[in-house]
Amino acid sequence: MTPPNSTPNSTPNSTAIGGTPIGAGKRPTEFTLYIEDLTVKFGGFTAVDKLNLYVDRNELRVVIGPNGAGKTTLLDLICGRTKATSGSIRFKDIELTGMSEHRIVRAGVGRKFQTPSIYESLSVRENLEVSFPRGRSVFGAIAFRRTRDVVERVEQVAEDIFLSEMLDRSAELLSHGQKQWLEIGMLLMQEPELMMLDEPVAGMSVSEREKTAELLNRISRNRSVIVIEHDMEFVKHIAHKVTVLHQGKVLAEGPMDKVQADPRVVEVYLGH
Ligand SMILES: Nc1ncnc2c1ncn2[C@@H]1O[C@H](COP(=O)(O)OP(=O)(O)OP(=O)(O)O)[C@@H](O)[C@H]1O
Repeated sequence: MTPPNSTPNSTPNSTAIGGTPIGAGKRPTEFTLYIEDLTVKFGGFTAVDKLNLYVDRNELRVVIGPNGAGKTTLLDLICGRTKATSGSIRFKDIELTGMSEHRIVRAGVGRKFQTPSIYESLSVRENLEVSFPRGRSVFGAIAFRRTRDVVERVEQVAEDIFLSEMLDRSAELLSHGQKQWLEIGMLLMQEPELMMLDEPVAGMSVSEREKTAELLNRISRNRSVIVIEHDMEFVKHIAHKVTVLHQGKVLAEGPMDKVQADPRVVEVYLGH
């Protein structure tokens, strides 16, 4: 475990293409997310292996890599779904390893899974309302009060996710892409400082992909975002930096054009 306030070292895991460690010279608190030596073993199999990852404030990082590289497991570790075998995950100044999923959400980490998990029988508006931090009381959504701040927030988020005209439509009537946006909106209601999305454009039309790129670019103006994605065209439109995972380790890291030109990345991923 790395002592607080130490600078990241230049282990192979933290080395960007060109040889410069991405986190070099910075302290943990200067990053939204500061991961060091993160390891998880499932029985005898190491799925994430002494991984270092440093995500800046307002950065949109895309994680790519072949099947089984450890991408989903990495997000599972950050959101507390899977417990680390060793290593550290610091979100701002909070150590996340050992915290429950619920507390990690409350600390400001939002996660969107591949399949949308919205309330199909509720309207778009109601889905957003129940996601407001005060939206659920011990009595459930029924006890919810539509106060002015909630109404304004719902309208703002609906505009962000292109659903302003559909606030009173039942969520089950939305297209697949609109359901994905609604789930992103439900996360936005909680104003997370770190948002993680697993393949957000899978199954979307070309125009929905373009709008999602616009949405993610907007979202990352005032929060950090981590996206797992296989669609390289889409990655080019959104990524500030790309991290390539392979066998649970960082194979390469940096701007998309450099990562794409790296022969090791072509060999294990892009060339296939
Ligand atoms: N709970 C678990 N128990 C045992 N092995 C697991 C568990 N979760 C993940 N793994 C294994 O860890 C490795 C990494 O899986 P992970 O789902 O993180 O890969 P990925 O990079 O997200 O792949 P994909 O692109 O196919 O989604 C795989 O070999 C997977 O079988």
